[in-house]
Amino acid sequence: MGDPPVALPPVSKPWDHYVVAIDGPSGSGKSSTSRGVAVRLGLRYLDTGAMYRAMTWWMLRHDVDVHDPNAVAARVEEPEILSGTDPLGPTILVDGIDVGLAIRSDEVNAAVSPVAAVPSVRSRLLEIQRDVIGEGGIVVEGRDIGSVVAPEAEVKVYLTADPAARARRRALEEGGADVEATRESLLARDAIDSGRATSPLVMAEGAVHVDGTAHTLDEVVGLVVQLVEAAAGLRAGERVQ
Ligand SMILES: Nc1ncnc2c1ncn2[C@@H]1O[C@H](COP(=O)(O)OP(=O)(O)O)[C@@H](O)[C@H]1O
Ligand SMILES: Nc1ccn([C@H]2C[C@H](O)[C@@H](COP(=O)(O)OP(=O)(O)O)O2)c(=O)n1
Repeated sequence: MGDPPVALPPVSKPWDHYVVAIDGPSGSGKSSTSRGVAVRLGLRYLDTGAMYRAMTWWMLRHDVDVHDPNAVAARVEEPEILSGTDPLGPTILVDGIDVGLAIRSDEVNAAVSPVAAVPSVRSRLLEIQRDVIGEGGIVVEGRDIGSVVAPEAEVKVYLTADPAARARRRALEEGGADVEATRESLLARDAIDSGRATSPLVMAEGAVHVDGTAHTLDEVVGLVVQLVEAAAGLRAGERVQ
């Protein structure tokens, strides 16, 4: 008979309450990088793009004219949007319906940027995002995380990749979609996301620009993990126990 098992207290890490903000254009690798970083560091994960997509899905389903900002604004308080933050299985529910797949449709792709440009959509989702972030311990990805949602984030990354690489990766992910059409859809969204008046896509003050074009996903995840460790004052290769 050995000693009875002892419940060890959870090991605390310097980044347990950090916010890691990852912003960048469509298809630059934000979701995959953020999830990888969150898994490696034991953090939660929030995909704010999925929330804008969920809002858009709801508007389309309720026959709201998504190109009329007043029509969108009139219904903005209605959907209940709930994000699950496990990086190994993030979820998104709208009024209790799992819309994880539905929010990736061409219809939502085409409508999400105009919906995301409506100021009251942004303020409603900002409130939910800040609620989820709470005391931190989370990797959050989107377009305005380092600039607006969490300007106090301990680590801010502006992740980019060449449009050609982004289109190729996204088309592959969508099961061999047309690369040129995918590129046009990405660039059209980039133009609206960067040009809107409220919280446009910008590189936040204090952000580190990471260009992932010539790097594997593992390399980009490793780089961001190093930035977090550096923010915690650890030297490369040093480990916390
Ligand atoms: N550094 C990388 N090298 C190769 N493919 C990548 C890299 N980063 C992401 N990808 C792939 O590119 C596609 C788009 O990435 P994703 O994380 O969804 O981007 P975003 O969230 O910025 O739209 C995914 O299929 C992903 O696996
Ligand atoms: N913080 C955010 C996140 C996304 N958005 C908008 C702009 C984007 O075109 C849509 C969809 O974002 P999403 O990150 O899912 O897009 P991609 O996966 O990069 O193609 O939402 C935003 O305005 N602010």
